[in-house]
Amino acid sequence: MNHRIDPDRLRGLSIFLVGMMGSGKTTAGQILARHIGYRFFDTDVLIEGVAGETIAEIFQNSGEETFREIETRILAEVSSLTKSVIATGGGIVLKRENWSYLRHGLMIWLDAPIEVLVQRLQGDSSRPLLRETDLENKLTVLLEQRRSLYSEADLRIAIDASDSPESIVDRMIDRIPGVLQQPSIDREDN
Ligand SMILES: Nc1ncnc2c1ncn2[C@@H]1O[C@H](COP(=O)(O)OP(=O)(O)O)[C@@H](O)[C@H]1O
Ligand SMILES: O=C(O)C1=C[C@@H](OP(=O)(O)O)[C@@H](O)[C@H](O)C1
Ligand SMILES: [Mg+2]
Repeated sequence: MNHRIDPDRLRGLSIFLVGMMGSGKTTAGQILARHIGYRFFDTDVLIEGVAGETIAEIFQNSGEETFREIETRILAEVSSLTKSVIATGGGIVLKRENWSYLRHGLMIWLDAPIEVLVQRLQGDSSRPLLRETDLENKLTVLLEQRRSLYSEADLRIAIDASDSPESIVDRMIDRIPGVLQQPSIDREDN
C-alpha cells in the first residue's frame, strides 16, 4: 500500500476509485471531482451509453462476459485521460488486463464493511450480481474473492456506517497531496 505515491507525479494524474458494490465509489467520486476541479466519469454509465442498455439488461441479454468486455474497452479509453476521477464497477479488478489501465492513475480503494454494504444495497435491483436471497452471504463471498485485489490499490480509505460522503472525500483529499496543489484548482468555489 502507498508504495507508488510520489507527490510530484500526481499533478494531473487521474484517480480511479475501486471497491465493492455499495462502497460509495459513484457517490463520493462525483463529490471528489467537484472539489478538486477534475472531470468525473463512471465506467458503468459509459458502458450503458455504448450498449444502449442498463447494466441489468446487458447481463440479462448478453451475459456477464460481454459486460466485462465492454468494461475493459471503456476502461482502456478513460485511462488515457488526465485530471479525471473515474468511479469503476466493483468487478473491474478481476481482470489482470484491466490493471495495466488502472495503473495509469492513482487507485483508491473504498473499503466498507459488509454490514454497511448490506444496509445500502438492500432492495437494490440495479446490480445483477446481487439478485440473491442471501445478500450478506453473496457480498461476503465476492469480498473474499476480491479483497486481495483491492488491497493492491495505492490508498485504502476505511469506511464506517456513520461516514458521510463529504467526510470520506475530505479524507481522500488529505491523503492525496499534490492533486490540490495545482494552481488552477480553487476549492473555495465548491
Ligand atoms: N457515505 C455514504 N453514506 C450513506 N449512504 C451512502 C454513502 N455513499 C453512498 N451511499 C449510498 O449507497 C448506495 C451505493 O452507493 P454508490 O455510490 O452507488 O456505490 P458504488 O458506486 O460503490 O456501488 C447508494 O444508494 C448511495 O446513495
Ligand atoms: O461488483 C461488480 O461486479 C459490479 C459492480 C457494479 O458497479 P458498482 O460497484 O458501482 O455497484 C456494476 O459494474 C456491475 O453490476 C458489476
Ligand atoms: Mg457505482
